[in-house]
Amino acid sequence: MSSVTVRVPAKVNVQLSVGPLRDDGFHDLVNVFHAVSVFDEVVAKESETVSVRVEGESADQVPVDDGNLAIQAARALAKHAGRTYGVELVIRKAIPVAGGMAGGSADAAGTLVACNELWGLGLPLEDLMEIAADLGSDVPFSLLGGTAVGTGRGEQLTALPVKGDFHWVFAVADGGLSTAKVYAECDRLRAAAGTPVAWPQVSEALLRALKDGDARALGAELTNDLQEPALTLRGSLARTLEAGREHGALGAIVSGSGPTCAFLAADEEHARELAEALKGAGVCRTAVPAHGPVAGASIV
Ligand SMILES: C[C@](O)(CO)[C@H](O)COP(=O)(O)OP(=O)(O)OC[C@H]1O[C@@H](n2ccc(N)nc2=O)[C@H](O)[C@@H]1O
Ligand SMILES: Nc1ncnc2c1ncn2[C@@H]1O[C@H](COP(=O)(O)OP(=O)(O)OP(=O)(O)O)[C@@H](O)[C@H]1O
Repeated sequence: MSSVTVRVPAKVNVQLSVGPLRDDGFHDLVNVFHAVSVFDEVVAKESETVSVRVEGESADQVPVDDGNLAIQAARALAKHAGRTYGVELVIRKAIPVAGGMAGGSADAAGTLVACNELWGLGLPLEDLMEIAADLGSDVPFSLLGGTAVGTGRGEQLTALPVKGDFHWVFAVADGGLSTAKVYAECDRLRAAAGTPVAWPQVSEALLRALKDGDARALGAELTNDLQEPALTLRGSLARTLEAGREHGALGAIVSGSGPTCAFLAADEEHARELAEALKGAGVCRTAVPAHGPVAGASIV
């Protein structure tokens, strides 16, 4: 095997309930992840050393040194295997950078799957999931895909049943938002309000909407505790969300820590129309239709 290509999806959080701040600096969550058909590709080729090259839109905003999550993933996998391996990684980015859609996490998950194959390690998914959790809270879900509820800091996953497909539009913003800063803003707003932080609970109505494939019910149930802090940091997103609602979105929400906004459409045609309307309204850099759920990191 001299080269392996892996395709990895972006995610949207259909419920993101942020619990209290923990001593380790993370928050306990109820995080309902949903993998959508916006994909990065990770190509892993035989090499003596570990390196990465990034291609595609906003590639210049992605580090190519040890700050790249894909490099960290390759090194963590080699360490787990107790060997010194090299790999030349090429990342073809389609997932917005620092967009709240787990782009870096996708590349890390893709690298774990690609190098496991390239190096002939044959590690089971459970081992890759453990390594993934150390790399970042979203990385295990990028491996698993589908729709799943994450607890702890989002890394403890249980797959959820979903009927059929949901159709989405993602409004991509100019520039990103730092995940850590959005969580910090959430803490600041909560401290200023002085209300106690409740222990998060998964929404039963949301689970039912997913299980029934009921887009209208899902649209009404979308919630994200990071939306308010993201809007505080990037006020223009309120206009983006409003434009989607005006054009008939069944639900409009900031994706994860933002600034990408996610809109649930009635069907595929509605998603195409909504994407065109959002582009025309000048409220985003671009708007991308997609569907979910889709599989996690997979060899192509
Ligand atoms: C916003 C989400 O994307 C929703 O899925 C995730 O919670 C963030 O996941 P991620 O980007 O993989 O985040 P990590 O790399 O693990 O952590 C980045 C930073 O986000 C904050 N963070 C993250 C996860 C969590 N449960 N609580 C947190 O407070 C911490 O400040 C942490 O230092
Ligand atoms: N492979 C990678 N792709 C994108 N960004 C990366 C990568 N590796 C490291 N980074 C760094 O991580 C930062 C966050 O990027 P990323 O695209 O993962 O954010 P995000 O999608 O908002 O994450 P999440 O939704 O998991 O919170 C970027 O600004 C970049 O500096």
